[in-house]
Amino acid sequence: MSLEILNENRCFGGWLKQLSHPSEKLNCSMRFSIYLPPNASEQHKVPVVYWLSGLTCTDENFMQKAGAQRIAAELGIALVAPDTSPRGETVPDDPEGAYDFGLGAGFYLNATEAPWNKHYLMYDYITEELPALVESLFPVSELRAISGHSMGGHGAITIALKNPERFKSVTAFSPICNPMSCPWGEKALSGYLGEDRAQWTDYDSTYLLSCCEDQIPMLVDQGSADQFLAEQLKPETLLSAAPEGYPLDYRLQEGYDHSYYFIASFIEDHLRFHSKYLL
Ligand SMILES: N[C@@H](CCC(=O)N[C@@H](CSC=O)C(=O)NCC(=O)O)C(=O)O
Repeated sequence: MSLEILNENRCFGGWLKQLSHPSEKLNCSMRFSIYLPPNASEQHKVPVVYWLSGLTCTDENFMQKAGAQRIAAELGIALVAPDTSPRGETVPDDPEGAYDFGLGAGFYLNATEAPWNKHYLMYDYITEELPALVESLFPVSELRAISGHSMGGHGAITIALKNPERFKSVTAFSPICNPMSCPWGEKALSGYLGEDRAQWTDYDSTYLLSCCEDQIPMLVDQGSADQFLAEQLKPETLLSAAPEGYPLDYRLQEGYDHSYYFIASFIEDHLRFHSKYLL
């Protein structure tokens, strides 16, 4: 296992690169994609938005479907998209091969239950190992923001709320807001963390927001025609948990569904939102 550049493409004057690297935290080889805007150089390190994708995704979905590079190039912001779980022959998967647990469904937490706890430490990977690697390899500064979709929206909000010193702002599309009380979340949290629900609160955006001490600027977009809205996403729980005066801008977007067409429609707003706190 060694660091390898898998792909490099010129894009809006900057560069889109896909890399694989050995991950100490995850105990396997991992891939991530990075977009570097045209103004990134050793003399000018640029701020960065980390993007966390949803169930079934890899590092590629966002870079190929969201159409974020043009505005990132204009703003001078790097984009980093990691994979959604550890990968490889030795990494355990859902026993039935379901899409909502195991490979492609790491839920951005640190698993405590065997056999998951050998590889599924995505929280540590996203908060520590990946930023350190990115900042050592590329002209990217320590000014970071975080964003994500669905399972990745859950990841972005929980990580931001727990690490306000590491991330300046957070945005999410269709986040899983209360994983402690929805089918996707209950399956993932019981599988990775065990049946003691007290351990689950550490990865529940609604719970974390209800008792947070710091304020981190937050933008959430949700489509009204999202097929997962009522059963899995439950944005009303997040809204009711927000302390009085919390800087949360929630927008219900009429007629939009759960797809990347929705993300592509509003990603510019999200990057401009982050730019207010990064630039
Ligand atoms: N296969 C499943 C749902 C899979 C799905 O919709 N994945 C979303 C994220 S859902 C929450 O984390 C996604 O982003 N898919 C990749 C894409 O490029 O669209 C089903 O059919 O129900």
